[in-house]
This record gives sequence, C-alpha cells and structure tokens, in this order.
Amino acid sequence: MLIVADENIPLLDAFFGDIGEIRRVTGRTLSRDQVEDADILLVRSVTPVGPGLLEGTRVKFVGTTTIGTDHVDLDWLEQQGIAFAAAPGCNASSVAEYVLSVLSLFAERQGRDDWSSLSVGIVGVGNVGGTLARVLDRLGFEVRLCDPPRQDAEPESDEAFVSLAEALECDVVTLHTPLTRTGAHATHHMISSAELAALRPNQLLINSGRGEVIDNQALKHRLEQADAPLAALDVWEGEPRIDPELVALTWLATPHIAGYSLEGKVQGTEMIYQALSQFLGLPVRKKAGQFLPEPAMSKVSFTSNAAEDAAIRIALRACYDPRQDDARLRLAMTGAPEEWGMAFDQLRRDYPVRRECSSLKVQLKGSSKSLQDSFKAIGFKLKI
Ligand SMILES: NC(=O)c1ccc[n+]([C@@H]2O[C@H](COP(=O)([O-])OP(=O)(O)OC[C@H]3O[C@@H](n4cnc5c(N)ncnc54)[C@H](O)[C@@H]3O)[C@@H](O)[C@H]2O)c1
Ligand SMILES: O=C(O)[C@H](O)[C@H](O)COP(=O)(O)O
Repeated sequence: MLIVADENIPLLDAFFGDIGEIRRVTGRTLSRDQVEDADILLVRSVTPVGPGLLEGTRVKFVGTTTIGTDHVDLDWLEQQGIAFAAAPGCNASSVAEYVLSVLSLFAERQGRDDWSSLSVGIVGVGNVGGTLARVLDRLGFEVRLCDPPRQDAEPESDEAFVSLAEALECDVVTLHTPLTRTGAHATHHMISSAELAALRPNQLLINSGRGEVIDNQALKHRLEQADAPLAALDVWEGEPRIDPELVALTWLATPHIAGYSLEGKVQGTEMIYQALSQFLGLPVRKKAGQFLPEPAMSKVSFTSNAAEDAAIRIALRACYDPRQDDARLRLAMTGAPEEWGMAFDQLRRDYPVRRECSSLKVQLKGSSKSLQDSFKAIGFKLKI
C-alpha cells in the first residue's frame, strides 16, 4: 500500500510505517502525478484536495491532520466514494494558549493590573472558541459568545449567544470560525469595512481562524486610520504570499502557527492514524502520548511574594510568547519580495518545538486558592 504524505506531518514513520510504504511530498506543490499511484493521501492545510489532484487516481482515503477542512472538496470526495478524515480539536488548546498569551500582552500594553477586566467577544464557539471560552470564564473574564449557526441549531442551549455587532463591542474580539463561502452564515469576508468601522482604538481584533474571514484590504485601510484598533493576525489572505503592508500595520503578526504546539501536531497525526486504522480494519496500537518527549522546561516555582497576574504572565509566556514568532515573521519580510512566500512557509516548516501549558508543572508556595484555580483553568499542572 502506498501512502503519499506531506513531509511536514510529524511522526509519519512512527504512526504509519507498518501500514504501508510512505512517499514524502511537499504539500504546497503536490501534483497529480505524485499521487497517481497512491492508495492513501495524508495532507496538511496547504494542499487543495479535489478533482484537480485526485481525478483518475486510485486514492481511496484522504486524511488531513488539521482542524480546518476548507482546502478539501468534501462533496466531491463523497461523490467519488473516497473516505475522508480530519482532526477536529487536535490543536484547540494550542490556539487557546496563543490567544491567552496575546491577551496578557494586550492587558499589559493597556496598563491593566487585572487582565480579567478585559471583555472578550468570541466569534465561532466550536472546539477552539469553546475551549477558550471555558478558560476565560474560569479566569473571571466577561465573555460574549457569537455563533449564529449554533444559535439556530440549539435554540434550547444554556449558552447566551450574542450578535456579531454585540461581540464587536468587547475590548477584544477573537475570530474562531471556519472559512465558508456559501450558506446563511458564510464567513468569507465576514469582517469587512462596516464591521471594522465599529472598532475603536482601545480594542483588539485577533484572527487565528482563516485569513479570508477578514477582508484584508479593508483591514489595511482601517489600520491606516488615526483611530484604528489594534490587530493580532495569525492567518492571512493569500498565504503564503501575504501582504507586507498589512504585516507592518499589524500589532502582532505570526505565520499561521497558533495551532503549532507539539501536542497539537502530534494529536493531529494520531487522529488520522486512528481514522485510517479504522478504515483499514486494523487495530489501534499507538498513542500520541508515547511519542511526546520530556519538555525542555518542566517546572517553574513561585513564592508567596508573586503577584497573581505577574505569575500567570510569566508561566504563560514561558510556554508561548507570540512576540518571538512576530519578530521572525517581520525579519523574513525584509528579504527579497519574490522570496516572501517561501520565507513564510519556511518559518512554518522549521517551527521550533513549542509545548503546551499542560507540559509545565507550576510550584506555588503559600499561594491563594484563587491563584491555584487560575493556573488550573489554563491547564498547568499544579505542585503545591
Ligand atoms: N491558526 C491556526 O493555527 C488554527 C488552528 C486550528 C484551527 N484553525 C481554524 O479555526 C477554525 C475553527 O476551529 P474549531 O476547531 O473551533 O472549529 P469548529 O468547527 O469546532 O467550530 C467552528 C464554530 O464556528 C461557528 N461558525 C460558523 N460560521 C459562523 C459565523 N458566520 N459566525 C460565527 N460563528 C460561526 C460554527 O457554528 C462552529 O461552532 C478552523 O476551521 C480552522 O480554520 C486555525
Ligand atoms: O486547521 C488547522 O488545524 C490549523 O490551521 C493548522 O495548524 C494548519 O497547519 P498546516 O496544516 O497549514 O501546517
């Protein structure tokens, strides 16, 4: 059995080596002739999958080790009887930690002693938005949830949903919708001139869903105005050839890596291994946990003198600080314009190992119950 797989999927040999022969390919440039004789295709979000790639091949299973599926023509695969699996939720904690770290930087920039005094509008309350909402709620933030598809589908839900306009009133608005182009709640350019005009200079707009959910030209024009809000963008229209002028106007600019924790990536591989094993009728013997190495930093300690917000900020940023990715992206954009796309992909391919908060033990000596609860809410392991 031949498995054609994106070379950027971690642990290919460990998970799939005994299922078939593996042919590694560059996902961004994958062509039909590279996949013609394959039985199984494993991709990441950079490979458009549809008739152009697979028509007339013998591929019978496609797996994407990602949450997003907008690169896959799901209807066509179904019509062709080609099985498909994605990895819902695999990197939800990683994205939530990216947002938390951005929030901590924004609160600091605003001179707030208490970051939980920020109100946060979450647009798209699925695996990522829902994970984030639960953490923020436990930390005492005011959270507004906007998810019209869920609101329609769950009229009896306990969640109090708000409109997009109400979400846009929050200090921070963070987007976690998929990219959709059809239907009553299509998200393509959901945030355009009118929505951007509603945002004020003391507000922050975060996008770690898909770039095309925001009209990037409209955002650029808005960010050029004197009363512009701040923007933190992890995803961009036209990746990997992103607009350097928009990067320059963006407060925190990262190369689509919000979900790039090691845990998130390995769980993505694990979920596709499970789905493929089920498809082939094979036993599931391997687990993500057995392949996760010991983290480089395993413990941080705080004494009773540590101020609550400062302790959380230090531990959070010890795990993930988006300013490093921002600096790397800006540096990459100083190269020759024709190399920007390659540089964007290179930053993603050579991404340093990043571990989630759950990999770090936090030792708290003589700390308050509320500080302990805050650390637990974020997902740290506590050692009291
Ligand atoms: N930047 C990254 O590294 C990264 C990582 C993971 C996921 N993502 C992106 O984030 C998206 C969300 O991930 P998820 O796991 O939470 O997906 P999900 O499918 O679990 O949840 C998405 C939610 O968005 C809602 N939604 C759809 N249209 C909407 C609209 N018009 N307004 C408001 N809400 C709407 C859906 O009802 C759903 O509840 C993915 O589709 C992917 O594109 C990005
Ligand atoms: O959809 C997802 O899971 C994320 O956007 C994912 O992190 C994308 O990573 P890629 O497949 O492009 O490496």
